[in-house]
Amino acid sequence: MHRRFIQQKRFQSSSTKNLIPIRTSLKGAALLQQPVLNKGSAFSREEREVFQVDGHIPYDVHSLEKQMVRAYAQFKRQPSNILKHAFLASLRDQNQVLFYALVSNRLKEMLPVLYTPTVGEAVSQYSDLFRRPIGCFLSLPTAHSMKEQLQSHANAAFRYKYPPGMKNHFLDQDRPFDIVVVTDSEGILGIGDQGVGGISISTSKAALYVAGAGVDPNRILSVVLDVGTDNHALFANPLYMGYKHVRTRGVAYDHFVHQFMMNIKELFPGALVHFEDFGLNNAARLLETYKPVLPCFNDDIEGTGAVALAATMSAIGVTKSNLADQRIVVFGAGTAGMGIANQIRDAMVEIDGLTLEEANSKFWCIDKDGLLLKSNPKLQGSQHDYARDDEEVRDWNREIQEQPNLRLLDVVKAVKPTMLVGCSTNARAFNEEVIRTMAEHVERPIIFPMSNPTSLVEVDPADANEWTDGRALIATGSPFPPAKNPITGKDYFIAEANNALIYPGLGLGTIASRSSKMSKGMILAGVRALASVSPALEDPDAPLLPDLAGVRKVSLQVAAAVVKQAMEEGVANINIKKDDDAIIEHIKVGMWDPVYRPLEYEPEDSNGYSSK
Ligand SMILES: NC(=O)C1=CN([C@@H]2O[C@H](COP(=O)(O)OP(=O)(O)OC[C@H]3O[C@@H](n4cnc5c(N)ncnc54)[C@H](O)[C@@H]3O)[C@@H](O)[C@H]2O)C=CC1
Ligand SMILES: CC(=O)C(=O)O
Ligand SMILES: [Mg+2]
Repeated sequence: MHRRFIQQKRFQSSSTKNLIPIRTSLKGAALLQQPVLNKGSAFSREEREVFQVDGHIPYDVHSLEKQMVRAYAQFKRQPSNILKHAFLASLRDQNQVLFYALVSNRLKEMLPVLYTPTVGEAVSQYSDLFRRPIGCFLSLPTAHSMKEQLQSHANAAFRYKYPPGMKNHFLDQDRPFDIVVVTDSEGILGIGDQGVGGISISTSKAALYVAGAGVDPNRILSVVLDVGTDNHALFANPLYMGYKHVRTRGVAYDHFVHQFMMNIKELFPGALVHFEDFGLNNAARLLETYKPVLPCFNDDIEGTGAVALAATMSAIGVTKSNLADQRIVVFGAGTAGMGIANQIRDAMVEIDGLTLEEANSKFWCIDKDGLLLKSNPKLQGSQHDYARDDEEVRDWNREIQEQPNLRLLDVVKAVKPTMLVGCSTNARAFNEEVIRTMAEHVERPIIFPMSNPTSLVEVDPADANEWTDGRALIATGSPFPPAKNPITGKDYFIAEANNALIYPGLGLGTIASRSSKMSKGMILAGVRALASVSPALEDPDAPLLPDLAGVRKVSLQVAAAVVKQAMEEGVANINIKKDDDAIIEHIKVGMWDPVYRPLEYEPEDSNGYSSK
């Protein structure tokens, strides 16, 4: 049947794009089982007839809004967050538009379920809760066919074909994916090696690109590189679904990752690779290796650094000081901790004109073995930049005199930091004595306990607020309820300094500019854009960052700043005016919205669905 029941509208602006029909040859049960196209009860009368859906669903036609009411009620009836998470995963697997419409409309409530902290549980219980696979599972024993496996995902990917009038659209029609979110699952949040379950962190991060920045869900590939696991609990679980082998390391690991990166470069040229939750020994090393090779970004290093810098810029706006005035203690000198230090350090150089050495000297970094010192033979990567001279600490008091290493409290006493950042996974390490000592020396202590999930936070913001008499400027990695100011009785809203507030916009800006890389300058431009919308700019008692629930609005600003910077640096590959309005419109046109688009029947369609 060739009946066209919706006239195709010319693609003219961001508001008309949702009317462009999708063409498909799928019918009946096959159509209902395709989550990209399935509308469930929202298939119109005409669509039901044309696509032979009648008989497969109950008679009444429901709007997307009505479907959302039903889905939300079902969501609410799930007795725990992990079951709510599983419900959302099923919904995503049944009806992509309904899933994203629901999540986008109730982002505040859905984020802690879809993302941190619940995603930690979803990852660790992946094999027990498994229903249907979402994403791409690349396992070491089947590496010989990795290219075919990736190609098979590309073949199955849904592709929009836009009308010819859309010259400046940023999507590359010949490339199936714009963003590849990949984890090797060794350092999931703060819960470590999770084997194949890490796929859920990739799919959650991918979902936030969609809900948080309007990236087309059909143009993101979520990947887990399964190279085995050193997590003994997973080995003990007979239901574990991954490669049951000790984690592969060394040359074999590097070879596998290289094969993956080269396949991405060849099959999806120009796509942005988003590294997520790689282990400490690989994260920075891989980023450095592949930055010059293809557009890539490490969320835990660069995304976390970016959101922490934005929160810092906002905090120093309140304290009326400069970045260069800060004395910063970073507790947990791993992937995120060093990413944050590097980002703030580079901004001290760029914004305040310090030399690199001067900027490095503003940091005291502490890891498992205490304050990082130059004499420590175990220093690695960026830790070398921040290690202190042994001479400097020779006369410092130690709580335990015979203990050679300087602990957090020793450092706080000696350094009198203005800022304390936690990325240690060491729950409650910022205890009352540490916080009170810090607060003795600074008027507005800046305290960022950023470890996730919630259970691992270095200090509960309510405690930090109480112990500083409400003077602390706080930002956390996971969501927390407001803390009561013990003096004024007013609620202090806690900023969520999670990389999810900025990576969607950074990614959107990079793909919208069709950039050959995500440069330091592009990231800093995104940070400035985020900092410029901080509520604390207007009111010093307001949170340091905008609410994560407003991330979609933030993402547009961040992406626009990124595109502009990419154009200035000459790495963009688009032909539009370098004017704010033109850039915003360019980005909006390419953003995906969770709305049902009309369907048209196309019998000759070979892969089941396509769009014009
Ligand atoms: N808020 C956010 O956006 C983000 C938060 N994070 C969180 O930061 C934490 C760390 O993540 P990564 O840096 O990726 O892990 P990582 O494993 O690379 O780094 C953790 C570091 O903390 C150190 N550490 C462990 N126990 C310690 C202790 N008792 N005292 C001092 N240092 C200790 C480890 O030796 C390691 O160097 C996790 O909880 C993660 O969820 C990570 C990325 C983004
Ligand atoms: C937020 C994030 O990326 C992490 O905790 O690893
Ligand atoms: Mg992460």
